[in-house]
Amino acid sequence: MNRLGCHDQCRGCKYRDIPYEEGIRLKEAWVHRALADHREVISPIRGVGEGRTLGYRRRVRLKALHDGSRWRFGMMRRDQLIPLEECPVQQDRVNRMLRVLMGLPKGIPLFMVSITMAQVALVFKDRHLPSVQFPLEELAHWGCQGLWGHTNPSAGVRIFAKNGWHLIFGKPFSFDETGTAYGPWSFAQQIPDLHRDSLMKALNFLSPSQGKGVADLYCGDGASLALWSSQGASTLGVEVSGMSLKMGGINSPSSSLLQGTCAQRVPQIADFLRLFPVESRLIYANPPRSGMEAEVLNMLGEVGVWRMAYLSCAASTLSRDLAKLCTMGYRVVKVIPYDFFPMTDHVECLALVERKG
Ligand SMILES: C[S@@+](CC[C@H](N)C(=O)[O-])C[C@H]1O[C@@H](n2cnc3c(N)ncnc32)[C@H](O)[C@@H]1O
Repeated sequence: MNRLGCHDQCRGCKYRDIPYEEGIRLKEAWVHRALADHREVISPIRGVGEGRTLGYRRRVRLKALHDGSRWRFGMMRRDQLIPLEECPVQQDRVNRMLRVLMGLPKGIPLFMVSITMAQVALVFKDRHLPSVQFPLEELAHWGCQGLWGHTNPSAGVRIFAKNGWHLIFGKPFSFDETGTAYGPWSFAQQIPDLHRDSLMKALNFLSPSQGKGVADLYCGDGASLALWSSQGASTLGVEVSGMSLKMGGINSPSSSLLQGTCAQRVPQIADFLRLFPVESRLIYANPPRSGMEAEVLNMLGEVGVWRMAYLSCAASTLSRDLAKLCTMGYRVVKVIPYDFFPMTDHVECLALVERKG
């Protein structure tokens, strides 16, 4: 155990042993290296301050292994499970729920535990749910509002399959502090006020309103879609996960929603954008670490949009995508880095991009 009480072998928080501000300087230096071509428009990183670096993780996906006497939950490192049921970076109620689940019976095909705020999913590498007594009261006591069993015989790198969701107890979805509906599969940023700040920066830049069209790519549960729609803009959300899109329908009922990868949906995205004059075409994109798909970038070059807000979780793929956009008639107005994962070496960046001339 180290000074924070975390597992010595855990490498999740690379900057846990240095002062917060030093970690921030390292992150800034990385962003300046990765986005060297845009150095002059990079803002100072927006962080949380020294006092809020613990207890912030409200969404975890942890591997499950039985050690002979109880279940353990954590991350794999060189075939060894690093247990994280007491991780000080995770919210207390997340850790309390994990400790309750450690008492599940041995011998069940439990593969993974996913906790997203008040929604919990147990992933079983099997076709059927095991017939066991689940600790419903204890979980509810620590804030669980919905417990799911997800049966996925091929669970591996992909944790969730399309089918095999069984609600064991409680509500099928919950609402976060902003009133956004979410389920146990949902992507959710860990620090809501910083995420909100990034959305407001995107809102001010895009300035969506009636008569304008916003295509929200990789839209997840549609929290950002709801924001653009609330300004009167026409909105299209594109997302590969059908479960997330169900939430999108609740969170932003007036939006058009398309399931599939953004690359597969390029023709429909282009058709949507062409409904509006160029100066009313807007994009919000928040892709996974792999960045935006080449087909999507090519389409943005061909069709032409007025402004784009791109929230990225990987500065290296953001750099690649911005380089391509800059050869297609766009310029980068600003890059705002965000410390969405304090003490880790992760840093997210919001890039604000507009059409040249
Ligand atoms: C970083 S998350 C952002 C989600 C959402 N913007 C939010 O803030 O909650 C990326 C999302 O992209 C989805 N996704 C991954 N690959 C995709 C693809 N090729 N096309 C469309 N969506 C994809 C994931 O399911 C996930 O919901």
